Amino acid sequence: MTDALLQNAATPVLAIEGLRKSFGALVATDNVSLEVGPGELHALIGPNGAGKSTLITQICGEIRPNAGRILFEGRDVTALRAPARARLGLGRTFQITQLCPDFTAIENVLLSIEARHGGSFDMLSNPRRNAAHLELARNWLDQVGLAAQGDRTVAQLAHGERRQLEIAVALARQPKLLLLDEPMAGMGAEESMSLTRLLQSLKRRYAILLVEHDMDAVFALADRISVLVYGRVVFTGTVEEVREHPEVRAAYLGEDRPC
Ligand SMILES: Nc1ncnc2c1ncn2[C@@H]1O[C@H](COP(=O)(O)OP(=O)(O)OP(=O)(O)O)[C@@H](O)[C@H]1O
Repeated sequence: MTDALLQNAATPVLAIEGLRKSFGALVATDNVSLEVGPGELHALIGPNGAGKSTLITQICGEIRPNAGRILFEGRDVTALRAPARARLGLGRTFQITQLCPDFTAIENVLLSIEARHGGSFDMLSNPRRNAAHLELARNWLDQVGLAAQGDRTVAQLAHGERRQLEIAVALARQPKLLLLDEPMAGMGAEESMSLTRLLQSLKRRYAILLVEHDMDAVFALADRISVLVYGRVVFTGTVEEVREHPEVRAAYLGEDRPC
């Protein structure tokens, strides 16, 4: 292997170094460092208010850290705004859905494809391009298991289907890193299992940073888990290591909780 290839193989998709964000006296993320390697699913867990969303919003560029660096494929993106980071391949889904409720599922995916190509959402302007984009949009819906729901509006979709659609919308921008902020929130057991299967199918094809409270999903999916408590990463390790770690059990899982 050449030096360049070796270096590429070792470069994490995402590397956060010493990230700090405070809101007045409250330090929401405190000297946080973590990495997501190519094809890795890295889960971030922690109690309510630990700073998980604050970390995600710093990574995607919606808020600026007070200190620290964010490297994306080895490039320092700390000073870039959110749209520039999205163009580089940082894709995110939100805790609260950001879909256009009156648009159909396929129109939401088309919007995302058009945005990636820097175009406007004008179905009449270029029929050939639009036919190609329609085909792409169908493909993304198919990938997330929504092939049959393309013509339904977001408002007509079940909660779990909206989450699947959010992932299709993120994938349509062809991200290199997926930031998933509590995708299982508000789901029943059946929907969570179905989304877990979907994320399992995306694993390895994308680097994924998953913020999630559903520990069954986290334990089923994660290659590595970082545990955030009061803004600090108290431990990073494999599923087995996290299950066994006494401080993690005490701080997050609870000593009594069977893992
Ligand atoms: N814009 C803000 N202004 C002031 N305080 C904030 C702001 N955003 C977050 N915080 C505070 O920062 C801390 C971390 O919040 P954050 O939402 O990042 O935690 P979280 O781990 O994502 O929690 P949850 O699991 O409940 O979503 C909390 O104490 C929160 O109240």
